[in-house]
Amino acid sequence: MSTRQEFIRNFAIIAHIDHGKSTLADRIMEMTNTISEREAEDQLLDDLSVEKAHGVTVKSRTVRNYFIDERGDEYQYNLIDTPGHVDFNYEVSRSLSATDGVLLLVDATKGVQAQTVANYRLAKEANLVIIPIVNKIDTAAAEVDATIAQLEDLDDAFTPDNIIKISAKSGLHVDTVLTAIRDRIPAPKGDEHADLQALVFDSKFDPYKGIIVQARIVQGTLNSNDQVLFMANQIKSGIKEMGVFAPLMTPIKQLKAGDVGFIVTGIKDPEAVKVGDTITLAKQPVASALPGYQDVEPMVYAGLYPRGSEFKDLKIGIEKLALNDAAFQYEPEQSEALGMGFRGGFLGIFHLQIIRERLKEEFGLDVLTTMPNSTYRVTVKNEDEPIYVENPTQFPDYGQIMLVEEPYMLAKMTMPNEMLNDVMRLAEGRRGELVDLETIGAMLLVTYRMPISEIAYDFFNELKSVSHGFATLSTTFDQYQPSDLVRIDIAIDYAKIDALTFVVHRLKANRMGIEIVDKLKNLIPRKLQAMPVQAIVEGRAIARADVPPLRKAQASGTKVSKKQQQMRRQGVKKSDIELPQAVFDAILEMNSN
Ligand SMILES: Nc1nc2c(ncn2[C@@H]2O[C@H](COP(=O)(O)OP(=O)(O)OP(=O)(O)O)[C@@H](O)[C@H]2O)c(=O)[nH]1
Repeated sequence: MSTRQEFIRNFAIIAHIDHGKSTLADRIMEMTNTISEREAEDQLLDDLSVEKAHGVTVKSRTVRNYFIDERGDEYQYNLIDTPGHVDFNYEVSRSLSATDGVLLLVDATKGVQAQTVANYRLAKEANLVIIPIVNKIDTAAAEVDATIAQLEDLDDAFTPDNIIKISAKSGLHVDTVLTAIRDRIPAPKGDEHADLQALVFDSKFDPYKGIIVQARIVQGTLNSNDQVLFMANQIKSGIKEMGVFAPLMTPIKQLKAGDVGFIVTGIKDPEAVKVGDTITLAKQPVASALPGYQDVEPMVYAGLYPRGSEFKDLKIGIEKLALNDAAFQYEPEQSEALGMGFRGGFLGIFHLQIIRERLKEEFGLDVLTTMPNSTYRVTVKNEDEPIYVENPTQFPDYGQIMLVEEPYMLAKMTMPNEMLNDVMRLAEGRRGELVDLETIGAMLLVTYRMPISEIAYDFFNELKSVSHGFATLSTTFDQYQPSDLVRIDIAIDYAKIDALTFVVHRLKANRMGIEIVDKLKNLIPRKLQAMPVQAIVEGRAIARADVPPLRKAQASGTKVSKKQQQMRRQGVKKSDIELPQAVFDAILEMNSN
């Protein structure tokens, strides 16, 4: 049942978070009879359980639909759902490479927002056809004309005539969207007789089937009895299963240029298959691989340690999860206080939270996560090349440091005029420098250059709060800039606790040192004797508080001797303090202010 290329359309829906992508996707699947109305209620596309919990799309996925038009022609519509949260921009650009056009959806009650602009730019850069759509026109709060005016501002090619006004919820005018997909988005090109070149744009690990990749056939034809070659690692494999999501996995014998589908290879090693890789035929490989994807750079790092489970179980879970999330990076690390674990690299704090929840939901693993940090670029004495520090414990001693730099982002924020002052105050309080101020219709678009460390924690939530939910944010990496950062070590009972070391701007060090010892004194499990908690910067204790003893009566006489103190200071004695997750949560909370 293969469709001629001219009847295929590959497209994605892009939008700001909550503007209605999943609802529109459901409506399209329902109107093309891919799913029933009842199934649509369950929002099939948002099927990852963390997505349900947060009500957002984290992973992109593909569904094949068949649309029969008024002439009776049947079209194959391959729809790719994309995530909307700032942390997942990367997933968006990846799924776009499997498409020839996008539906740009804007909520008429909110108007054009930061992710609308960011996603629009990604689609533009990829030279895709963009169909502008105004959604939620059924609601009383809809400002349809104002939203159309904003879209016209965004792109000269958008006009009141070609902007489609819909209600994804009720289905009003979604039929116009279906015909616009046919008329405006080009059919895929690519010679089905050429040597096979298929782009892997997603992969996941299934406990029963092994690795499942999603690929777009760029040129050539793939039959389910072919031997394939994954070009990056030169791995050959047979095909155990091949097919399309319609929306459930449906087997198919042949995929041709222009098609998107899934392939189950039986390969179990998560390292073997990479997103961005090119698949070709083992017996007749294509001369060159597709350009693939640039590696994404993590924005924040945090330690992940097993809690109530074994290190090796965590290792297995992390490897499998990473396969399904190319932006998540990890390497093993060892902490004196926490034992064997991993240093994870994430796109932002929300991404970290999602990984933590997915490890729990999908692999039953409880992980302890340490305080997140960004990368620091440090030039030390007598070395020409700077070093990149991803773990605060490796931040060099102050005596060695010549220059410290940290990564800065460009943060683009949209908001109504009257909120500008509050947003500027917030950004400037986070070491932001104003770069640009533009208007899009009645909206303002301000751009600040800010350190990642100031954005990564809960800048997004703060922004929402000062703007009463109106402001929106999108971020891109800018450059490394010099920064006066210092390392804060925490010592409990005179023993430094490596897992609690963190790096902050010098101006914040005193306040944070004082706050942290104050919090820790209540969170550290008590012992028979009182224990001092100290925050140490550049060899000097800047704050101290005491963890009270278990019971007052027993405290007397169990004071730490001068000798013991000295041993600990010299690092002879290691700490045996248990660190509950609450300790790390408290530091994270504090760091975000
Ligand atoms: N009134 C009205 N509500 C809508 C319409 N479309 C979507 N919604 C509602 O808007 C909310 C967000 O819709 P979703 O489809 O989950 O949004 P999304 O863009 O997929 O969100 P993410 O997956 O988080 O990026 C839901 O409560 C929908 O019911 C519409 O046309 N009219």
